[in-house]
This record gives sequence, C-alpha cells and structure tokens, in this order.
Amino acid sequence: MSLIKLPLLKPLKIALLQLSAGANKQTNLLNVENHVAEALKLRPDTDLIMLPECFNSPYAVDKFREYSEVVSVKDGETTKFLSNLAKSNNVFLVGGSIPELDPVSNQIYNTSLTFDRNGELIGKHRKAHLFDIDIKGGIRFKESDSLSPGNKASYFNLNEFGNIGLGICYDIRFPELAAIAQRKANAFAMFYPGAFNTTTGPLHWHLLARSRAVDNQFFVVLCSPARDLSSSYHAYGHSLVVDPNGNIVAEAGTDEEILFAELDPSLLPTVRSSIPITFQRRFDIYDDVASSYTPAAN
Ligand SMILES: O=C(O)CCC(=O)C(=O)O
Repeated sequence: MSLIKLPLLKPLKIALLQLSAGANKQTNLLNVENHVAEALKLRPDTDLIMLPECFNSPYAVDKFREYSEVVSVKDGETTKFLSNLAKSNNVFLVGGSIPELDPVSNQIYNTSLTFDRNGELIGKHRKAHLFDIDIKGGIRFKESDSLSPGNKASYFNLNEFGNIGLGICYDIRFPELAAIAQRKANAFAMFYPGAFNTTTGPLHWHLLARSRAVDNQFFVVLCSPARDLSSSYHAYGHSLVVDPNGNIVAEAGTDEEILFAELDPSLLPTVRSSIPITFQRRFDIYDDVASSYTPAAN
C-alpha cells in the first residue's frame, strides 16, 4: 500500500476560546477581544484562533433575527470586528458563528466566517443542517423556526498550512461534510464551532468528534461556548481537539477557558499507512448514496 503524497505542510498552532455570550453584543465582542489578547500573551506564536458557535448573541431561536447582521467587511458590525481582530493580531481567525441577515432574501442563517492574517474574509459557511430536535424529558429546540439552512459544504485554504473543512455544530452529525472536505480539498482538519447541550453533549459530543476524525483520518476541532446556567440554553462546553487516530489531545472544562493545541499534519500519512481506509474506499459500490430515498420523518 503506497503512502498518499501530501505536500509538506507546517504544523498549525491553535487557540480555542471557550466563551459565554450574554444579551449585550458589545460586551460579547469585548470579551472576545480580551481573550484573543490573553491567548496571544500566553502563546505569542499562535497561528489560528477559533471562537464558539453564536459568540455574539444568545443561542435562542427567538433572538436570532434581533441579533442578525449582514456579512460585510464594510457594513457588518461583527464582520468588521473580526476582520480587524485577525489583521491587528496577525492571526487566522475562525469566527465561530453569528446570526446572519441576508439583505436580499431577508432570511437568517447561522453563519461562520473565517479570516486570514490580513483580515481578508477567506471562508463563509452557513449551517447546512438545522438543529431541530425534540428529546422527551431532555431538550426541544427548533432552529428552523427562525433560521434557513445553507446549501453547501465548505472548505478553505490556510496558505502554508493547507486546507480545512468547516461545519457548524449539528452539521457534525452528517459525516458527508467532513468526507467532502477530505476527499475534495485534501483537508487536514475539520473545524466545528458547536454548542451542544447538557442532554446531547454527554451522549454524543466526544463520540461524533472522534468518529469524524477516524472516518477521515484527520484532525477534528470543536469550539463550544462556556456553560452558563443563567441562560436559557445550557451549552455543554468541553471544547475538544481530536487527532487523526481518534485520540483526544486537548479538552476544556465547562467554564470560560482558552484551549491550546498543535495540529501536525505529518501525522496524517503515518495514520493512513497504518490503517489504510483512506485508500481502500469502494466508491464503485457506494456511488448512489446521495440519490437514495429519504425516509419520512414520521
Ligand atoms: O446535535 C446536537 O446534539 C446539538 C446540536 C446543536 O446544539 C446545534 O446545532 O447548535
């Protein structure tokens, strides 16, 4: 079995900011700015900083429209803020997610924006799978009451570090997005800003992160909000970094925290030659998956 020829990429040093977000947007943005400064004080050689899902607003279906903004480096408050933050600190920034207002359709999306070191917007992902669940005695949440779904799988280029894929939270339950990033973009990692909760977090958070890592033999990075028991939604916390072998290499607790890790892409060829599933895929026998029937929900 031959080794896949991956270009020699640089290890990526990352910092995940596990933060809580309250009702005041300016306070939330200031909290981000302060934690970016703190992360870079602790580790000045950090290449990339990642924020959680919904870092500038409460995570609540009835609040998304009120907090939504257009995505525009010129006119969007949070887009401008993130762009300046990336540029002034000379870091890549995976900007968690924000409620986005599409000024043409008037629809709201749960959208993640990624910036390069010059503050250029290099990636935008609209959450493709909306979190509509109803667990008796657990949690009921219906994003589709106010949000619309995005309609594409996303992957971006981080210059000398290579390509990453990106999904948002519930997107992690659909292995196709990660597989597309690996197959189409040769991504070395999948990033998911994600706000699991105290019901589904203990059930599936680690399992899903490790599954996507093992499926694709790449890194999986999850950045959660901190848990805030005074808010209506109790985020799980436990921001996580999983290596291409499915090992958890860094994990946060439940409070606000900065989690550091290094993603070394030289691990990928080693893992892929040891257990060669990446080369053994049988697309000749599963090429009709996308067109197969969808069972009715009820
Ligand atoms: O999939 C889950 O259990 C949680 C998903 C979620 O909280 C979200 O998509 O925001």
